[in-house]
Amino acid sequence: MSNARVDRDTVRAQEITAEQQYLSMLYAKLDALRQETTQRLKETLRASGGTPQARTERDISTRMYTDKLTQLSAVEHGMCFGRLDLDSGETFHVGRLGLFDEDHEYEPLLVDWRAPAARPFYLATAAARDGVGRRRHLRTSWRKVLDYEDEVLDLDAAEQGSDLGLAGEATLLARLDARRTGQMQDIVATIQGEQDRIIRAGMNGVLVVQGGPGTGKTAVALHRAAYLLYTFREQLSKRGVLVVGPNPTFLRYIGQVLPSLGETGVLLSTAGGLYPGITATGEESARTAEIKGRASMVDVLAAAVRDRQQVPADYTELTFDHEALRIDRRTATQARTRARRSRRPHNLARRIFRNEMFSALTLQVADRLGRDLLDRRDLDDINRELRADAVVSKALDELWPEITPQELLDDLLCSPERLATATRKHLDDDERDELLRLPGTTWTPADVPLLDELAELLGADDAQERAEREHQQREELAYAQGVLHIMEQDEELADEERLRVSDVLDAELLAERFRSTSDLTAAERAAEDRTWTFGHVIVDEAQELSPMAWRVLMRRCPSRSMTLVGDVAQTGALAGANSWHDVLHPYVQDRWKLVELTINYRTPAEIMAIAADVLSEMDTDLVVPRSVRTSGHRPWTRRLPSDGLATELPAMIIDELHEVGDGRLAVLMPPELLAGIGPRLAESLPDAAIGTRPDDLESPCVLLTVDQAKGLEFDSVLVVDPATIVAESERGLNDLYVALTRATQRLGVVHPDELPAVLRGM
Ligand SMILES: Nc1ncnc2c1ncn2[C@@H]1O[C@H](COP(=O)(O)OP(=O)(O)OP(=O)(O)O)[C@@H](O)[C@H]1O
Repeated sequence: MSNARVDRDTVRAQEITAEQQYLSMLYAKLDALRQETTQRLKETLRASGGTPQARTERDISTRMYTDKLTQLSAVEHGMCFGRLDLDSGETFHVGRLGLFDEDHEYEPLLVDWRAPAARPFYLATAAARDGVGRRRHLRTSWRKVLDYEDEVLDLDAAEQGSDLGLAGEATLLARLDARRTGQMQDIVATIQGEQDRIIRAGMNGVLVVQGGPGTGKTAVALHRAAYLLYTFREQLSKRGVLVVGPNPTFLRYIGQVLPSLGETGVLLSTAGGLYPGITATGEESARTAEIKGRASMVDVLAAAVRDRQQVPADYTELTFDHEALRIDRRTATQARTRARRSRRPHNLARRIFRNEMFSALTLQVADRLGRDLLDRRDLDDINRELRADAVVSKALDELWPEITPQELLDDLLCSPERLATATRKHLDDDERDELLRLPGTTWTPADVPLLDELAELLGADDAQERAEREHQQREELAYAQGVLHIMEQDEELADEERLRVSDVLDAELLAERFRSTSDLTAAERAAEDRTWTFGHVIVDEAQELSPMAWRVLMRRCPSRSMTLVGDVAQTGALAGANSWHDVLHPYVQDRWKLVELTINYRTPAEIMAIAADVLSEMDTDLVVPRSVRTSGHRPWTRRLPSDGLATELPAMIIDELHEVGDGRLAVLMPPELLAGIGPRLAESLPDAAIGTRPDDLESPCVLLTVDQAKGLEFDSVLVVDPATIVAESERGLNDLYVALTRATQRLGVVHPDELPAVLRGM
């Protein structure tokens, strides 16, 4: 061995030892913090009794310490992953949380990756060093330092680097080459410059992140959530952050990323999961979902609501107090016009309709009795009796019923007549037939935006609930005033000169604080409240949402503080987006910002070359993202007759499983084929699962449709029957593009028919 080599090895060993000492010191600090927090939590939980205020304070402390402990456990793995050496001679370590030295004026021992000081770790390049001389990436396993990678940021070093300008290239490539587990991992140690700029972009306004497959859009979206919560915690902890994903399997796939970054207060949901009390697990054809997603459904639903505001053809006669009583068309029409003119939602305007009708019916009864003989009190009595009469009430209910969104939508979709009336101007007969269904059918994800829209159009007559809430608020205010009074008396005795409590806190504010100290987080409260508005909304696979789903999300975010990530070349849903402009113009006109991600971290160059042909076949200006690596595996094709798929695929799958070792394999196929051969395949292969449940992703082999695989990735992918995937939908090429780009290492295509022309290059 040469002397130079020996010297290098010695220096490396010394550096590792020094880093290990530092890391051990940090973990000792972490352990001490954990112990202290556990102790405080125990003390809080042990305390009992006391005033309502003391109890509230205890609840707050319990939550605070519990959150802190969760955060401290989440950072255990990979707590410190980098170091920056500045030109000034200063050195600091970067990690998943901030740690300080209380004994030395709170000197930072570890800088949180989200803090401004950590930014150069992600952004400094040889060309723009920002005072950084060297960046070090630490490779650790649990509490042990295994190795490190140094980048010396001078121009000579830059010339040797790759043309993609990657930071910490060796560490990054090691991460990207690792086997997949069925759960997404955070990327905090290797965030790249173009990603960092998006993660740390300001919070106001709508930011669209367009990027091809594997460019890290999902990763960026989740790290941005963590960054925003860190930077704008005060603002966001009250209203919460919503992250929307395309389906429950995807949510499960990304579910661990935020907790691993120490954030637990984010609501993860599908757009179909945003209506409390509704579980939308029903299935329907892509075309039915497309029709339900059209913007014109707003008018259809408004017409369906108007259809529930009837007047008699001529008159209805009923008996009241042994005499005939008439509800005639003219009176009912007048009452209906007044109610509609109020512009209130149906269930609230109903009260106006009824008031009008009861007044008219009161006069009818009074006329019969002789109106001249009656005074105001008599008329009030008649009005009251009419209101208490079940027959009269029922007759009015038939004209203008109180109705829930669920009842109205079920009635509408199950009745050819109602559907015909509401959709007359908007749908043709075929489209109407697509919507018809049997009563009580399980709700589908595309029904949810319709229910949400109806909830707005119908409103809830919550007068009683509101009165109760106001009563409770008055009590809280009175209590807070009492608290202030007592505190003030104490202060007056203590020190006349001091600033008084009431100078900085008034009773209403104090009452508000008591209210906001319910032991639920904003995310938990938001999940139960349809009308909750979020501080920030992040939408992943945003290209998939229908115009109706966008209305739901925009209602949840009136501030329009949003991050939308997606790829219009991957749109699979028929009601999904072709352009970001079309999606956003109705809400913010041109006031949105587009940023692009251009580097593909997932799909190796060999596979991207195939996918590029598919992309260029689509009518799009989008460019193929550049892969950061090659895998050394050539994608392959194999022809199998249709009737041989069920019998021959198992052997192929077993071979492929052998290749991926402890990694993950996905077999992607058209929905009908999956329904046909999926169960037999799963039965004959103990390692395979049909991806119906979210945790099926963790099995070594999972059988999925392309739609289900959206946003996911696997070490190896077999695409079965690409011709049907292309032919099956107007967006068939997009689906094929998605299918081909799911693999991190290996790709095989199995085709019963001729290969589609776009794949002939394989
Ligand atoms: N800076 C990075 N460091 C390490 N891994 C990264 C980085 N950026 C992205 N990745 C990895 O690349 C893979 C693809 O990322 P991600 O799923 O976020 O891409 P995407 O743009 O959402 O893809 P798609 O559009 O296909 O859903 C993931 O495994 C992710 O962890």
